[in-house]
Amino acid sequence: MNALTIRDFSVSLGDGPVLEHVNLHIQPGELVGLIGPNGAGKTSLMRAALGLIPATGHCSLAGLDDRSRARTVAWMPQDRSVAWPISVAALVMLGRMPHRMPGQRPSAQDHDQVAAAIRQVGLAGFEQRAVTRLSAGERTRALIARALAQQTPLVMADEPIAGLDPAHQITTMETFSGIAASGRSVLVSMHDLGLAARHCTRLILVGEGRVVADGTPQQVLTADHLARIFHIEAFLHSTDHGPVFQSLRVLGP
Ligand SMILES: Nc1ncnc2c1ncn2[C@@H]1O[C@H](COP(=O)(O)OP(=O)(O)OP(=O)(O)O)[C@@H](O)[C@H]1O
Repeated sequence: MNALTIRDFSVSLGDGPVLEHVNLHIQPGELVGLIGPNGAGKTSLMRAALGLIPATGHCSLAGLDDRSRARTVAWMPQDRSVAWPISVAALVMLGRMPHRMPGQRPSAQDHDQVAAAIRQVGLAGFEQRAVTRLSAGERTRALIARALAQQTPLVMADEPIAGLDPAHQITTMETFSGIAASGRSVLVSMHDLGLAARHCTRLILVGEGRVVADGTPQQVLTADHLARIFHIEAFLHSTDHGPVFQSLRVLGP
């Protein structure tokens, strides 16, 4: 069974359509990168799939009640703001809520999952620090930990590595690879096409109001797509260290 199935899905915001007739399938074990220029509709597609904004067409998450959906998909939004000065541990524990009955106290397993998620994002020692007193990158990692602690079959993350330092960008992508290797699935939007090419099993390119390409990084990051959709010329080469990608220049009109 697919982790996510979207068929003939269209999203409109404001005056007109953002994306039309999107078909998208994510299978267990896949780490899928959602790429496209600013404003292409990556966030809108994920938010619509989660039922946070309206859409027409079919999405496999649509029929789920709130609790079932929270046990099926963990969502890390692009907006990193946290309104209250709750501790890192309390924030990450929110990811365990779908696994408890209302009013039930966290179990030893919940505490173990929270501690493991905090370790995984490199925030051990920060457990009691208020989230509002973290750096932006640390807060991002705390929010990634909340999604990890949710232990769902599907993780959807909107630009999770934006603002992270190089080491944490790599370890975050490796964490997502590990989730996929364990038979779960990850859909992650990102602008770093080099890390997308290195870590994602599949890329989905959105632009021109639709899905332009869906396939391996080599199939999607073609010179034609890079020129037509991103307006760049870039270098993509297979090496002993995996694919290496570098944007070279902006192409004129
Ligand atoms: N609330 C809104 N009302 C009207 N239009 C919106 C709204 N939110 C986003 N849009 C528009 O929808 C389009 C898609 O936006 P979206 O945020 O999905 O793009 P994105 O691919 O995630 O971009 P980015 O890479 O900049 O995060 C853009 O043209 C944007 O201006």
